Amino acid sequence: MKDTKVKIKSRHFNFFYGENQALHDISLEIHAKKVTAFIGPSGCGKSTFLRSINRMNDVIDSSKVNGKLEIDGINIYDPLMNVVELRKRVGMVFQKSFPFPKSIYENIAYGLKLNGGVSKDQMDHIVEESLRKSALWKEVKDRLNDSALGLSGGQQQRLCIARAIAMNPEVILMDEPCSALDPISTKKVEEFISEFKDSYTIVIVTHNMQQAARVSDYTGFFYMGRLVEFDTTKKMFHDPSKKETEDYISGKFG
Ligand SMILES: Nc1ncnc2c1ncn2[C@@H]1O[C@H](COP(=O)(O)OP(=O)(O)OP(=O)(O)O)[C@@H](O)[C@H]1O
Repeated sequence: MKDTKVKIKSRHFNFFYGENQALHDISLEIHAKKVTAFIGPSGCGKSTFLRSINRMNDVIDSSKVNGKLEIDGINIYDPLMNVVELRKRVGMVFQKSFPFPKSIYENIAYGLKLNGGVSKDQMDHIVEESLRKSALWKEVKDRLNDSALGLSGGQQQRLCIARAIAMNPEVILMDEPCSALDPISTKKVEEFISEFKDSYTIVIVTHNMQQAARVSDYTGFFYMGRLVEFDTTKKMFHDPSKKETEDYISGKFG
């Protein structure tokens, strides 16, 4: 697994909310078309790091970064970086799904329409493909014009996955995507990850150790704003190098 291409690379990356430094000196490499999980106790900076990858934290006025965060060798914090383009390449699925108060179809077509240049036939095709990939097609194919808000929580989350993949992203960031879901909906999201991991670079934050072990190829353990250990998931769960990792994975704290 060591030979795969590096998609995302951070070097001495620091992140501040005002005076509060949430990330300290994060250096890691995320492999292309692999699944990387971030684990660690609450408040240790996992989501902050995840949101840094598509500059979602930019909206927070007092936030500040230094160090490097590169995608395909380009520093995404370069002042010349086009953040709108970046977010097309790096999609995101949140803990709580927020469909737009529009139809199921429109939820997926919305971003594509903003981009322009997509015919109705192409749009129909992309909507169907995205819903098939997120395993929602069979459930909604006869009611694409109904409001997305009428879907169950699990269906809404899969709709948000479909919305993200419709933009054909290279990277998908998932911030605790299953924490509000029942076991069956969780399984469907995990199946999406397993089935399509060859198509995307997926980075997932999860509090669920079993989930990290099941779905990811690599795992990073964060603690108090620092990356304690990063390795293959196999190594992290069976033979971690650091005592803190072992203690956390075995449930001794957190
Ligand atoms: N918008 C914000 N403004 C100020 N501080 C924030 C903000 N978001 C997070 N923080 C702080 O940054 C630190 C890291 O938070 P972060 O949400 O990244 O941790 P986390 O590991 O993802 O936690 P959890 O597992 O509970 O989601 C915490 O001290 C948190 O209070």
